[in-house]
Amino acid sequence: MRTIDWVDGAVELVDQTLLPDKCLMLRIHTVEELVDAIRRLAVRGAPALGVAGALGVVLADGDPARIAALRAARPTAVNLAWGVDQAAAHLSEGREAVLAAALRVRDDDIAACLAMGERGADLLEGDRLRIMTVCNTGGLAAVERGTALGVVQTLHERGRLAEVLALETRPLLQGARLTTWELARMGAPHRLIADSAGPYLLAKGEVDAVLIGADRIAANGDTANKIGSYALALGAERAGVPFVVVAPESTIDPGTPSGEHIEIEDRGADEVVAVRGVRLAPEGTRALNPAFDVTPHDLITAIVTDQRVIRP
Ligand SMILES: CSC[C@@H](O)[C@@H](O)C(=O)COP(=O)(O)O
Repeated sequence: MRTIDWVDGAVELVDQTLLPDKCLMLRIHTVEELVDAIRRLAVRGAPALGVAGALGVVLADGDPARIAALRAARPTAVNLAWGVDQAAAHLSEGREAVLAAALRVRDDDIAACLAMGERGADLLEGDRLRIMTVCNTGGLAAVERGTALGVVQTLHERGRLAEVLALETRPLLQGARLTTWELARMGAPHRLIADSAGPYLLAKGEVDAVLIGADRIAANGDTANKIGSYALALGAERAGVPFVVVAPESTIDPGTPSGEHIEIEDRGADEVVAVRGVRLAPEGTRALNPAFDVTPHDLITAIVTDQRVIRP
């Protein structure tokens, strides 16, 4: 199954807001519909956003306002703007050239995730690995296979995976809803943990490596990823556990010198005071909702891309 693709003149994508209860495809014909799908996380995860951005330019029919709106639909994952730019660079050559460029972004993502899976699995030492991860970095965050969860998949295929401890990933529960769904489909052993249990389980020696994805990697290696990543990096450093970022080269942003320059999306109070429409906090409670945090490069053991291993 492909999470996102171009099918019969429209963008088709898995509506991730419905998972794990239903796995339904959305057909998207306009940039406005695509921007809405991106904002409400029907499509999400940096590599998938890159493909969405590229395919969205085909739907934009060269309209600069639509292309700008698409490019800005979410600010933190650089892949969205990168994907838009890859396709938009061919606007002067006509629609077929834009479509061909967008399909290259899709195909390159499929190849990149395979390469990251192999390289990441080669890098890790040990036969029966216990992996901790946050958010969802699987096929749902890309096209076919994922980044950090792509490494997990390769480890599992090689018979080297003991277990995955998946953080639930409040507020939107990408770990609880999506990562568990993907791991179950893979047949990979896993247990779900509350986000706050992560550093404790690292300290107890229950984890051999932490694998995370990335939304933007600054030139100095500082890495923005789902909120909760930084706490795991601190816990991993203290416990002496490798902390590995897995991301395609397109997630590296040479135009951003360091983490403090990365714009962190705040998604508003509603997602924090309620879970899937059920209010938890008293009416009127104010909340902060940073969707990402930044892990400084000195807490990162290695960054595995589709082309190399970087040791920041
Ligand atoms: C391979 S996905 C890498 C990141 O995009 C992922 O870890 C993440 O933080 C996704 O956040 P989301 O808000 O669900 O788009």
